[in-house]
Amino acid sequence: MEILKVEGVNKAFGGLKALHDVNLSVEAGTVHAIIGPNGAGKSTLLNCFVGRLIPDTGSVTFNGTTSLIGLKAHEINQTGVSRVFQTPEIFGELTILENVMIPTMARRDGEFSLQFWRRLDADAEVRDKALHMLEDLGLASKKDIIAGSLSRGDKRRLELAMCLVQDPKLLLLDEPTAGMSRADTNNTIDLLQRIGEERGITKVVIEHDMHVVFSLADKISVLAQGTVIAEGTPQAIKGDPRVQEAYLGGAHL
Ligand SMILES: Nc1ncnc2c1ncn2[C@@H]1O[C@H](COP(=O)(O)OP(=O)(O)OP(=O)(O)O)[C@@H](O)[C@H]1O
Repeated sequence: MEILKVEGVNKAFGGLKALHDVNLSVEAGTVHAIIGPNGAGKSTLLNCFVGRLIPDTGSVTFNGTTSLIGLKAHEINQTGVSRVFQTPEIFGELTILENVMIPTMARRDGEFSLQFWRRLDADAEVRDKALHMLEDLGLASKKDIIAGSLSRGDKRRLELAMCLVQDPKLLLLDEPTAGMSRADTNNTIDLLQRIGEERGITKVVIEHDMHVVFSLADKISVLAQGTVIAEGTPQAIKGDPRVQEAYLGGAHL
């Protein structure tokens, strides 16, 4: 079954066509990677899935019937689509636990409002769920640390916890291992594989690191200059001459 369907999406910034007639079909339960050279339109496309950008034309449909076009970011989130950003979007002044309690409460109550903040600490149900998530991601021992002081790898892990606690059906990951050491990258690959298996979450991953892409992806779509130039299994993509050409005019993947 298709969980995300993108049809005929176009997006221009002034005279620059960032996306040109993009079609994409993401099967439920799979990892679908979107790769392509710098400036290919990957982030623009992801932004069209989460309400940050509205395509000029075309449709983005979630779970068969829900159009994501025109919905606000929090409404898209409520339908079950979560996004982990390239630069972690966390509350740097708050503890790890507080950071995870906020989306936990937002998920339960609809939209998080700061007026609920005062009773957040006393909310045992929210606290327990957030703690459980931190345990699952190996962050429980750091729960009282101020998030702004975490390492880059832990910040990304925290942001992942903040997404997962909302029980998404579709998780969008924008370069989940950018700036990580090889060891942290491999830990993240393991973690994402485990999450996929245990929770059955479909994932769309934008990634430059081909080790990550080929470790995780079931299917790959290659964007170049705003157009999908190739699509298929990692094996098929690896040997596709159009893809080799798009990357630095013929470098080998
Ligand atoms: N808000 C914007 N205003 C104007 N141009 C933009 C805007 N956002 C993106 N672009 C342009 O659209 C094109 C696609 O950019 P996008 O960030 O989607 O590429 P990308 O594939 O994600 O690149 P990278 O791998 O470097 O992150 C680029 O030429 C970029 O300069």
